[in-house]
Amino acid sequence: MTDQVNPQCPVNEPSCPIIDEVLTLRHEVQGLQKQVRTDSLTGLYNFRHFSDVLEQEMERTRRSQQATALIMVDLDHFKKVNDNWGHEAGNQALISTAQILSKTTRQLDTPCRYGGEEFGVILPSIDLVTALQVAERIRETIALIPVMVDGQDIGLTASLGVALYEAKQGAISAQQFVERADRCLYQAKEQGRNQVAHEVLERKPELSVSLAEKEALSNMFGDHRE
Ligand SMILES: Nc1nc2c(ncn2[C@@H]2O[C@H](COP(=O)(O)OP(=O)(O)OP(=O)(O)O)[C@@H](O)[C@H]2O)c(=O)[nH]1
Repeated sequence: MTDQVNPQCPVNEPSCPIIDEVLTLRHEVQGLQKQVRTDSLTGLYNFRHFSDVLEQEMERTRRSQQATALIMVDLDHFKKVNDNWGHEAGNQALISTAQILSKTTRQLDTPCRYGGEEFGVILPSIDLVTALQVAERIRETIALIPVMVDGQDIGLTASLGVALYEAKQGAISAQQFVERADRCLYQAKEQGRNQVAHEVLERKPELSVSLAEKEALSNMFGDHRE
């Protein structure tokens, strides 16, 4: 929200009902603007805000040459969490995940509730290795922080998919970028869940990385060329 100058009474009355009304309305509009962009359960930004920010950041990447990463996060076997522990426990798990996403990401990143039990984190000005480190930190923290119901930990885990958008990839749409991260997410699910998957570099030559980056990736996740 941009800083706004407070309106002044045109006839300089110390108490002006019109100005009071304007300020009250302004405050209400700000509240509604926030509400429209926020998920009421978790307090995170919602899909609407996610879509707008992703478009903006991709445009910034095209202009500034600084890459944008997208991490899609989906809670594992969430239907079972609801079925076994109850809908309220499921809600607690969603709130806990939202808090973890806020705490494990940078101030300039945008964590959002994408829908249901899926979250998206937009990371501006970042490289693939750093984005994967953030994703791994999120995965680890979700698996580590207990979500307690009736004195028992429900054992929450998540699968994550990471994609990187660079200017040299040309003008792809925000939806195509999300689909790329989502494909990685489904790969993480297929490979056994509670893990991070990223785009296989060898199958996507336009996602070229330096030797040093390849080495760092290999150290973090092993060799994915098989
Ligand atoms: N408690 C709660 N549950 C939700 C909410 N939104 C979506 N869900 C539930 O999330 C579950 C998602 O289940 P699925 O899409 O089958 O996926 P899953 O069980 O997580 O399985 P995998 O993704 O394959 O690991 C459904 O049972 C939804 O009802 C919510 O706001 N609160």
